[in-house]
Amino acid sequence: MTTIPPEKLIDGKAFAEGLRKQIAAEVQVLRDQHGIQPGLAVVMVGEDPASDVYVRSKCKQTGECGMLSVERRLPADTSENELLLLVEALNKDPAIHGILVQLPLPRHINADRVLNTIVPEKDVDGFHPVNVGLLSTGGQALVPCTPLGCSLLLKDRLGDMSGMNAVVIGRSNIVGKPMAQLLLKENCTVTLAHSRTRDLPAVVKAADIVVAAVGIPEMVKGEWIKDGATVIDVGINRLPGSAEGKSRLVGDVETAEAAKHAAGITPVPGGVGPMTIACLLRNTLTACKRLHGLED
Ligand SMILES: NC(=O)C1=CN([C@@H]2O[C@H](COP(=O)(O)OP(=O)(O)OC[C@H]3O[C@@H](n4cnc5c(N)ncnc54)[C@H](OP(=O)(O)O)[C@@H]3O)[C@@H](O)[C@H]2O)C=CC1
Ligand SMILES: Nc1nc(=O)c2c([nH]1)NC[C@@H]1CN(c3ccc(C(=O)N[C@@H](CCC(=O)O)C(=O)O)cc3)C=[N+]21
Repeated sequence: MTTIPPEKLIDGKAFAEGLRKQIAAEVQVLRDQHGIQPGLAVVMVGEDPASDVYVRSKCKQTGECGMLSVERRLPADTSENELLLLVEALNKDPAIHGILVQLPLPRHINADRVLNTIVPEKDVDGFHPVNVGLLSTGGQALVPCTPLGCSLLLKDRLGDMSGMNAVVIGRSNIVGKPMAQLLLKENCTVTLAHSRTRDLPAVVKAADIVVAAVGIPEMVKGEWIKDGATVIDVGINRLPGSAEGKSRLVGDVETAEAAKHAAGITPVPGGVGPMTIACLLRNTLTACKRLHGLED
């Protein structure tokens, strides 16, 4: 664990626990009043130890919230066509309201084709072009879980974000771009930085809100952070550990140094990661309600 003074800690783990309790209560109501149980299917192709941890904790938490959890593990040599057939079957399955295909997929499979085959109504990752479009035009989208989790933490900490300068580092479809959309929705002035950005330290120094989603361990230096800024560290980087071989997780931000300047900062682990899973459950509940024509 890194050293963040308690008043500066943005505790994603605790926030996610609260969120899961709310979700479990709503799931109970759905069951009691409508006889409906939300169902989430997680599809994983091939073996990947890092994904494995994540998939297992998703399935466990889905069950704990009272939802149906279906795990489909396919061998690494599964053809694209077989995977597409599975997705189509899940699209039609009335017990399933959310479908998540774990990324990355093996190289012989076209990930876009697979993601675009999931019906938008069950796309709890929010990666389908219809949901991407709805998010950017202000419609009723399913929002990608990681940016949604970051946005909930920011709103809880900062309240009204109107007029704040927000910098998102990283422009991936799964984190950076949707994060920028959500901050724009909150009336921030948004800068989307990436590997071609000139003078990143100066860009970060101007920011009231910094969201780092790069995938390079501790690349955002503490001294880049403006005094009083709020820092959300999305990075999950597994470093080879000590002699015993235990690996260590670090984010994209130099946490302890950044905490000297920031007013609030998320740790890794225990920050954005748990929020991602809680938001996946929330999206599954949302998808279930919408598919049954119930209010959100
Ligand atoms: N906590 C969670 O729940 C999740 C965590 N993650 C973690 O978040 C991190 C980012 O993930 P993801 O978005 O998928 O990553 P990608 O690899 O898809 O994207 C990384 C982005 O960082 C940019 N980048 C790379 N090098 C630099 C640099 N030197 N300066 C500025 N920008 C740079 C890239 O720019 P360019 O586009 O120009 O190449 C790219 O836009 C990873 O550590 C990942 O493990 C991801 C998903 C969920
Ligand atoms: N279709 C798809 N959707 C995703 O959302 C998706 C994906 N594929 N592929 C992989 C990335 C990564 N990701 C994480 C989620 C939670 C934690 C998490 O809970 N992390 C814990 C630590 C877990 C540990 O100890 O390894 C924490 O930060 O505290 C991490 C990473 C979702 N992703």
